[in-house]
Amino acid sequence: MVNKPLLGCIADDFTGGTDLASTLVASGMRTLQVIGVPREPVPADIDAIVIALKTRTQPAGEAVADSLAALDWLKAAGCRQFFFKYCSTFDSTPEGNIGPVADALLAALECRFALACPAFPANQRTLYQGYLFVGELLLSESGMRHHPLTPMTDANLVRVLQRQTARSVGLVPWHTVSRGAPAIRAAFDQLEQAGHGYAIVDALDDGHLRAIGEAAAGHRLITGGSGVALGLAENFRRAGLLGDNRQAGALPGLEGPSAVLSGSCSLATNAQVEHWQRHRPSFQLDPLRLAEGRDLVAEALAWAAPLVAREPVLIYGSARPEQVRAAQEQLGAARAGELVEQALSRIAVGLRELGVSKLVVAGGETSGAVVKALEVRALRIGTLIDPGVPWTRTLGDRPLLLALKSGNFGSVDFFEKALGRVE
Ligand SMILES: Nc1ncnc2c1ncn2[C@@H]1O[C@H](COP(=O)(O)OP(=O)(O)O)[C@@H](O)[C@H]1O
Ligand SMILES: O=C(O)[C@@H](O)C(=O)COP(=O)(O)O
Repeated sequence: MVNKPLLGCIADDFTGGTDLASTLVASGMRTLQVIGVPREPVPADIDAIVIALKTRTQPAGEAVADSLAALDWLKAAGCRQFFFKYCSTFDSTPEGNIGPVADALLAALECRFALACPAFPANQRTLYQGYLFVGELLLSESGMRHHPLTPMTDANLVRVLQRQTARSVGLVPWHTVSRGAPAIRAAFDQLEQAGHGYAIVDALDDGHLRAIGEAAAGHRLITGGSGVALGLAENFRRAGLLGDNRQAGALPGLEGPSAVLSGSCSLATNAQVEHWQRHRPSFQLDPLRLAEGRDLVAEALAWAAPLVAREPVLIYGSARPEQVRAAQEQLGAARAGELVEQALSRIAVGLRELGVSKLVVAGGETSGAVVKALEVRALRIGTLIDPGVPWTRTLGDRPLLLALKSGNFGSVDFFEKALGRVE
């Protein structure tokens, strides 16, 4: 086996990183997730590296610069293929950042074409005729239309991506995808020859995603959700580059109390918060009160201190769309979001001082902020709690078990289920 990693991945947020890493682990690739471009040497004998960035909602120029720095590192590490991971709900604004980052990666790799497929059927994201569905709803009719930072109001991804790039965007529709890898490969070639820079690719089930992955074996850059990574390990195996070393994914446990921090305002997370509140203690952070200068961080920690030794606690900013709107009207979306992220980050640090060693964090931006505040540099990936969300264990001193949950993922009892697996 080679010592250089085969696949180099750049994730635009941290929950997205663990989602992708868990897919690669399950398909037999030894995968390390690092937070930002690594500053120290990474362990040898890694098949895939996921560099998790926080570029989804940065200004586009900064997102491009950070992604190119990650690409440079991955190229220098010897990776053969590169993966730009974005959200299965294509979270972005009209300015980006999916288009600008993908454009920059293509240019840096001297390529003219990449596929774009966020489908994740296990989490009910499917693509049909270029339209993204969340369950039975179009993306634009799903809870994503109310996202605090990246509201998605158009389900046609050819249109959405076209607004973000000067390269032309084509479509590989379902009837081609269902004919398997050779037909998909031929469609990619035709689109590239016709001058298209991207192909949105339909996918309704994991079989489609595996076929798309197989068709992309020769692509230098793949862009998409974690679903389209399902078939990539098999390409490396076919080429004799990867063994069949399926990882158990079991992580050594940790003693100590646990807690949940939630900054996601998605439908799924709001339901999980309500479920928790039926039987367990919780503390709410209101961005309007944070903006008035009230020290809710100290209040939350003072509230949690006597409790955590006995039972897990939830501290949350999560709110319904009307409350989020009220806060955003007064503070602006970015400031409201930042206030909650900063408060939850400081609370995470405070909880660790209280001995908490197991943390569930809900929300991609929120996870990014928390993981940065905890100065986590790398994560080992463990077993799945629900599709797209594994337990992870931080590397380095003072290890923590972290479950970074995408806002939209997980069953209604996710928080209890996650903690039940490590207690
Ligand atoms: N009550 C609130 N009002 C306004 N914004 C909020 C509130 N609670 C949380 N937020 C912000 O909403 C954003 C949610 O994004 P994120 O953490 O990525 O969740 P998701 O995974 O659901 O996208 C964060 O920036 C968070 O700080
Ligand atoms: O692809 C996905 O849906 C997730 O992996 C993801 O990117 C999560 O983002 P958030 O919803 O912001 O947590």
